Amino acid sequence: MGSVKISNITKKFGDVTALHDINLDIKEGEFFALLGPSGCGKTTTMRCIAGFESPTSGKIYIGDNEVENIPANKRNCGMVFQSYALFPHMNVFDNVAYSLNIKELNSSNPVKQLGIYARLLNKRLGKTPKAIQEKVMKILQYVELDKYANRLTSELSGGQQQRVALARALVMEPAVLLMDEPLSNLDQKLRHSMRNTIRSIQQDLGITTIFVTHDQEEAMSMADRIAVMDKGEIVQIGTPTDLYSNPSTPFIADFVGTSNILKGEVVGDENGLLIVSGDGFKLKSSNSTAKKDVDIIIRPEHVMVEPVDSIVDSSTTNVIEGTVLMSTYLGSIVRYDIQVGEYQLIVDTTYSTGANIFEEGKKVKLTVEFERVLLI
Ligand SMILES: Nc1ncnc2c1ncn2[C@@H]1O[C@H](COP(=O)(O)OP(=O)(O)OP(=O)(O)O)[C@@H](O)[C@H]1O
Repeated sequence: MGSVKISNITKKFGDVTALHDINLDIKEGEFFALLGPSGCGKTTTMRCIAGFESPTSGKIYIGDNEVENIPANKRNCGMVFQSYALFPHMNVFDNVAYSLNIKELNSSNPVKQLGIYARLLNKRLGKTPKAIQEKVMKILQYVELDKYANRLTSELSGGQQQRVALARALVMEPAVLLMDEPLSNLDQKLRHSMRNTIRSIQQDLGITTIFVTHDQEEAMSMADRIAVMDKGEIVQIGTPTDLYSNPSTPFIADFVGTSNILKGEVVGDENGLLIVSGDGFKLKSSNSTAKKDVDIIIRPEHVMVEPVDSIVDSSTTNVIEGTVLMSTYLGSIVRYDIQVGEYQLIVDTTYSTGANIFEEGKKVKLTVEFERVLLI
């Protein structure tokens, strides 16, 4: 069973509370991301699951087992780190076979152990058993490195080294795969292709995976569910679309995707819509809230930009006026910075060839549908 349950974990390092009463319920086969800014406690959470740190209080379950008294090497967790932590003097095959050899060593008689020691020291006195050979080659095929089996890991590219690290973790058939910022050392292009590789291997094997990242795009594109952490606490857990469409706090709205966050006050209601007012704007929202002072969240792609003299039906959508500060052509979209009252709104509009781009200094009309105005 590869489910992971974290129940009221607190972890203190002296005066620093790295984790404060964390609860997580990760299902078997799930790809779960821990997302948050530097220092929020992602790695500490991971290290507590792996058994490299002991929580100050609380319990962790892997499957049905409470793991407090189970050492790291018996928790059946595979680990992949940002620094690949490979043995540079060993070839790809031996790096991947290493843990299998260690496991065999621990369960063998003294005579056999000599041969295994030789294998671990990379001296070919003992022959690698067929079962280990097959297993290693199968996993190397899986990560498309079988042709590199005899190559030293120091002679591989970053992406290839990370695939060796992944193969080394997977060859042990762990119940849970723990990955801590595994793509951070790769360049942008490779990072994108490794996201797909990792996700498709995870789907294929159905292995429960916990993935630490500070990169929201990485988490959004790979994970089934994401826990967003801040200052040692979990702020929100949800699917990527949940977090994007219904952020529970301005921090999440800002951290997951791009947001315009405006301060406003609920000043009334009309036909089931709340009216919120702020510096230089008045908006209607179909959201409900019991609060008077609210944060208003508007995603850049939910705003339309129209010429200032265009006729817009304000009974179906919000209309506000602004001035273009900057337009940036990004291929399929144009991103505008638009001054509205004291705020500079970011607006993304889809661009088709030949379309008009509003120039800097131009007055424009912005429209936002009532249901696109989120109140938190
Ligand atoms: N061994 C330690 N001793 C003292 N403080 C620690 C220790 N390990 C972590 N911390 C502190 O605990 C907090 C959480 O650290 P952690 O490494 O879990 O954050 P993180 O979210 O993984 O950050 P990053 O993305 O920068 O790796 C930080 O304030 C950190 O300084």
